[in-house]
Amino acid sequence: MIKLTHVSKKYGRKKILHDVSFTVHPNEITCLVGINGVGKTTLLKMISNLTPTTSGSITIDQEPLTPKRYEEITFIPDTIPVPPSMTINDSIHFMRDFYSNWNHSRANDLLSFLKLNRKTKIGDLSKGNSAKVNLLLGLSLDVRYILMDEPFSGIDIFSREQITELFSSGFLEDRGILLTTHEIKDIEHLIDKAVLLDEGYVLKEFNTEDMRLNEGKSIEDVMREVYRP
Ligand SMILES: Nc1ncnc2c1ncn2[C@@H]1O[C@H](COP(=O)(O)OP(=O)(O)OP(=O)(O)O)[C@@H](O)[C@H]1O
Repeated sequence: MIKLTHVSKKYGRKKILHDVSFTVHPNEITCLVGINGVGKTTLLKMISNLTPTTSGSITIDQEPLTPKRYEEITFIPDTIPVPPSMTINDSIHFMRDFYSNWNHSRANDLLSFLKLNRKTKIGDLSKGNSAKVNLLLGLSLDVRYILMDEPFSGIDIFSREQITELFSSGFLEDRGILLTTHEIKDIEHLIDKAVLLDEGYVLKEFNTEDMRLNEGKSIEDVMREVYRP
């Protein structure tokens, strides 16, 4: 389990996150919800050690996040971190050479599942296919936790459907997923836990199934209640 306890973040003098606490469990999909600029990406970056925490603690299985333990987490950003001149095949081989926890057979399975052509140059990919390659590269690492920043951002309905299918496939099995999305409707049925943020604070954290069963509310229903004045 990844646990954030009283985490705060400042950029310079500007305080972005205040006293944020929540947990991310293995075998669950946790979704960070909030309007633009609320600090969702910053939270993912802090968990992946891409930006320092100002105060508070982040632990994995009750232990501090040391460089060794960071190998259990991967961060999939909302843009593809591969040079445009590379082909998909080049990027796969680059990752294979660079990461000892690269799972090459999973990468090949994902390539087929996502119907990608390994000869396509990264620079020639559509936005939807670019998002799929990004997911392929992240999901082919044998890590326990995967952080995804806006995996559905700006992509067409067919790519969204394919990525949604990926979420309910075996490729995510046994992993803990923390993602941010503005497209809640597409994956509402797959989300186990929602964490609602506003102005740098956690407004509400809830198990989506309990919410449906006990109060008959979807994530969107709760969002309307919480965010509407
Ligand atoms: N490196 C940085 N230096 C200074 N301010 C930053 C930096 N990165 C982000 N910010 C600011 O921190 C705030 C939170 O940004 P962040 O990208 O985490 O929000 P977000 O919730 O992910 O937004 P979006 O939904 O648009 O992706 C914003 O006001 C942003 O301008």
